[in-house]
Amino acid sequence: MSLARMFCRLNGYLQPISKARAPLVSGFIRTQIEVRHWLHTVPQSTSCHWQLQEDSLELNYGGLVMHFAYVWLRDHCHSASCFNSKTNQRNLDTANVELNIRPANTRVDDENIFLTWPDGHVTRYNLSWLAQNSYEGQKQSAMQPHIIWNSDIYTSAKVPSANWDKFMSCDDELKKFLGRFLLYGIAFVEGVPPTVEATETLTQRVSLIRETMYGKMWNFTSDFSRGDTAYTKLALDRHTDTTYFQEPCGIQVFHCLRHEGTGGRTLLVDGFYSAEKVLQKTPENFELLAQVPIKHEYIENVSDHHNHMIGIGPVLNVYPWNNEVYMIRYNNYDRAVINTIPHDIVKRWYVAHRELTTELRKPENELWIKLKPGKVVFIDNWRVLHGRESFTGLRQLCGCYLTRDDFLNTARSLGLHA
Ligand SMILES: C[N+](C)(C)CCCC[C@H](N)C(=O)O
Ligand SMILES: O=C(O)CCC(=O)C(=O)O
Ligand SMILES: [Fe+2]
Repeated sequence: MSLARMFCRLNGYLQPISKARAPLVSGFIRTQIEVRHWLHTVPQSTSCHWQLQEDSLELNYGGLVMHFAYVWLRDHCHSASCFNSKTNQRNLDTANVELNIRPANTRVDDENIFLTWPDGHVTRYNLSWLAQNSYEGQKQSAMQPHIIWNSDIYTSAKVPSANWDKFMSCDDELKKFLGRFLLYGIAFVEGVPPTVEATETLTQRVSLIRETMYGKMWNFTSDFSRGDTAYTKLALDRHTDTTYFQEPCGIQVFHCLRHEGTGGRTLLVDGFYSAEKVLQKTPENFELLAQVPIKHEYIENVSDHHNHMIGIGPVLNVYPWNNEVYMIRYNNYDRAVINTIPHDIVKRWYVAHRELTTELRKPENELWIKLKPGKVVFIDNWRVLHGRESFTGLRQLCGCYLTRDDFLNTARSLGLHA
């Protein structure tokens, strides 16, 4: 069975990438545009043309051709009766909008287009607002600009660490730190007092701690106090954490408070870099990794800890309008039984998984660091995989998970694009 057919059956709306991701504005419309006479132009503006089509307004503004469905335009009216600008919430009841609504009248000035609806209600749309909020504009830009890296790229960028004192007292230092984290998916703070308390204080400047069954702040050694390999001295291959949650934790923080022994270095790999390589080399493998739902599971029965977690989602979570990966869910230890797809697709999925794994394992993609007391690393758990070398001796690692929404909220409140 083809993947396309399978997803048609499983999930009516889901089409294979090759079709779903093809621009909705195809050559067909482009040809139309070429032969069409633009009927209306904005006075004193050469860069704006518009035309009413059957179901949508076509707008050419600053060289970008955009289409806005009339029902969308009515729904996005920001007049005082339709939108509460104090709360930034919609007042309009969308369910009352006639689905085949068309404007009765259209007028433009230098900066706006005005539509009069059949009931006489007038909506004003600022042209740059339309451009900023169009599908065509969204398609061309990244939701989150990233610098994807391998070891050389990251090392040559010489990304500075933040300093504990400044980090705690100065918003500008925090902003720079968050900016680096958004770009690279990892960021460091140095000079942190080597205690759980200081690590907690530090993280609370960035976001809220996401409490899990491991606790709020954790501070662990290789005592197998919990039923997971993390609590041993064994090496751990690259992975993201909490793949067995429906929403894996957004950020992971590590602070090594103590290590008297050998080994134990931390491995970091940019998952987005490897995913991009797969997309470039074998798009059909990227598509499989983005579409096949995979289960991850955590089953623990050690002393008083009884937990059973299940999370389901593809390895690559991708925005369908621009193919941008926003979350990678990769943990071969915690991956559970695959029974969500038929056998022929299973085989193809393993091929795709192998290609991604091969990319992730290339030595040039590995960034190895030794965590030491005072040096805290923040890791984007939706992007950067971590692992560790086996070790000897007493090693104490503290840290926590942070909620992603609140981290992004902090970043936005400081004026960052997040
Ligand atoms: C970080 N901390 C030690 C608390 C938990 C480790 C969880 C490990 C688990 N296999 C996973 O990858 O999610
Ligand atoms: O011990 C380490 O360095 C990391 C272990 C790990 O992967 C984790 O705690 O999530
Ligand atoms: Fe981990």
